[in-house]
Amino acid sequence: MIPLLHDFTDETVLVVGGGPVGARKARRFAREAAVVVVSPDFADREFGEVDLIRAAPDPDEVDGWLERTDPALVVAATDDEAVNDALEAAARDRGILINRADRAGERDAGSVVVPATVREDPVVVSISTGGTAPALSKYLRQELEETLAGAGEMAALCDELRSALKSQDVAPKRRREIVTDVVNSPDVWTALRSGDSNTRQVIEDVLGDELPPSGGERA
Ligand SMILES: C[C@@]1(CC(=O)O)C2=NC(=C\c3[nH]c(c(CCC(=O)O)c3CC(=O)O)Cc3[nH]c(c(CC(=O)O)c3CCC(=O)O)/C=C3\N/C(=C\2)[C@@H](CCC(=O)O)[C@]3(C)CC(=O)O)/[C@H]1CCC(=O)O
Ligand SMILES: NC(=O)c1ccc[n+]([C@@H]2O[C@H](COP(=O)([O-])OP(=O)(O)OC[C@H]3O[C@@H](n4cnc5c(N)ncnc54)[C@H](O)[C@@H]3O)[C@@H](O)[C@H]2O)c1
Repeated sequence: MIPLLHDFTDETVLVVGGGPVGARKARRFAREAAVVVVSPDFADREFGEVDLIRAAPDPDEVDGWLERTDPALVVAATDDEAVNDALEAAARDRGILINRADRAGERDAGSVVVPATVREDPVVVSISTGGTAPALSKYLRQELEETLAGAGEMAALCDELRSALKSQDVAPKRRREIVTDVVNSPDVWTALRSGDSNTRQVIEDVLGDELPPSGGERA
């Protein structure tokens, strides 16, 4: 399986099943999508800003929910295998992505896995164990949270630096060298992680007199 990124902005995600797993998936997608959770009961968990709908569709009723909510992704998170089977079949027929929380291993096209995710916006890292050990995915996610500290600020810094270098017509090869040096600089990481650094100041500290005067061309 190969990870891809999907933008759920302005999309709906339908989560069926309101247990702890449904709650976790709802929270995850609510950061970006409009989430509808359908379940006869809801666990005492945080679901995020979502629509909770009390209903327990039978297998022959699930297609109607897909038709009404028109989701980009369906999460089958009930403890009823027949309902999860029916959700998968209906999603496949409609060409909608399906995530089955009760299955690991090989998948048909359109059946997707939700990986553990570390966010340092705009940086995102996903972890999967091929379904063999979700608890390990969670453990590694927690470990990586520390490693990635400051990565979001580093991305913002590189973005600003690239724009500055481009606007001053620094040659592409030299731009690449400078940005690579910055990303590899322990001093820059330390400055970003200390939290009290100002991006402009970091760029100046790192580049010293490297940045050419405005409009200057460098080889
Ligand atoms: C990463 C994470 C993302 C998320 O869900 O948000 C996620 N599971 C998480 C936690 C977790 N899941 C389970 C435990 C108990 C300990 C254990 O069994 O290990 C814990 C730990 C806990 O709860 O503490 C049990 C479990 N999970 C699946 C089954 C079904 C099966 O195996 O058949 C069963 C057995 C149920 C049973 O026994 O009845 C299936 C899937 N779980 C996946 C993802 C996909 C594969 C990811 C991968 O490749 O690693 C996959 C295939 C489908 C999917 O859900 O997309 C999230 C961590 C979030 C975080 O970062 O905190
Ligand atoms: N992917 C994962 O990370 C993971 C982790 C643990 C368990 N699981 C699997 O996911 C399933 C859900 O886990 P859980 O701990 O939240 O289970 P749970 O039993 O606590 O919750 C299941 C929810 O589904 C609801 N439900 C039952 N029938 C329904 C229907 N017809 N329509 C809508 N909702 C219905 C129940 O009322 C309940 O709220 C489990 O059966 C297990 O197989 C997956």
